Amino acid sequence: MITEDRAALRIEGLRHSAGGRLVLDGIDLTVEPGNSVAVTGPSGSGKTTLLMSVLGLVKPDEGAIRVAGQDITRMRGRALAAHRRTHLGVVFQFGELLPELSPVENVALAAMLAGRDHRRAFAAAEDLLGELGVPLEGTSTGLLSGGERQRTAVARALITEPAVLLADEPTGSLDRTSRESVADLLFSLPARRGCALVVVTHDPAVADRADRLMRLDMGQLAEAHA
Ligand SMILES: Nc1ncnc2c1ncn2[C@@H]1O[C@H](COP(=O)(O)OP(=O)(O)OP(=O)(O)O)[C@@H](O)[C@H]1O
Repeated sequence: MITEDRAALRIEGLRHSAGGRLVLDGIDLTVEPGNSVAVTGPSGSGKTTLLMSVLGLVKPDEGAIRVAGQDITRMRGRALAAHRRTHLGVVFQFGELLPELSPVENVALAAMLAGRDHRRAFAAAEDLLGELGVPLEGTSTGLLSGGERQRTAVARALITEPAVLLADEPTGSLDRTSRESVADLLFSLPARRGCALVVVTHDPAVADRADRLMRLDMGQLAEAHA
């Protein structure tokens, strides 16, 4: 009998070595649509490597990573890139936006790269940025505040309506007030948008907002209890 995988993300038996060391040593993680997980752990424990594996940018030695039901470890080249563009969104610590473009252009560009036509991409970008509280008028992204830039990065990650949203230290470059508001926004998204959210963070105040708190240490991912 074929049963459909309802999980947005399912990682099974993930092993990966880097620099002669087993960084990920049998990771299992399932995240359902509408749920969030925070991953903490010491510096160098492999948190970014885990996210890069889910993005298909690091090839694991062993294991399966199902994103929206399909094992990305078996995908290559264009098929992998297309699956990533369609089903995954990612927010990095410094936004990684194009500073000379406006916020609307940054977000619309992601939609156009995913195949949406110009008019629909710009309309959807304006709607989403309005909803996420980014000023739409006249400024280039490089002149926005840190919090507004991260909101723009969240919008860019969301514009394709991904099944899985990943964030790597999304509040790491922000002051306390912006950190709170960006964290509130991020953790509101699984309920509002039905995506699964995985956030890597060193900040306990951010991690505490997740449905599940996990700790990566010595290659193992386990439930962390406060
Ligand atoms: N391409 C690579 N070649 C060699 N070693 C690597 C490579 N990529 C990662 N590593 C090593 O793997 C380990 C995990 O790195 P990673 O960046 O995933 O940790 P992290 O938990 O995200 O750390 P931090 O919290 O400091 O960002 C580190 O020891 C790192 O040096």
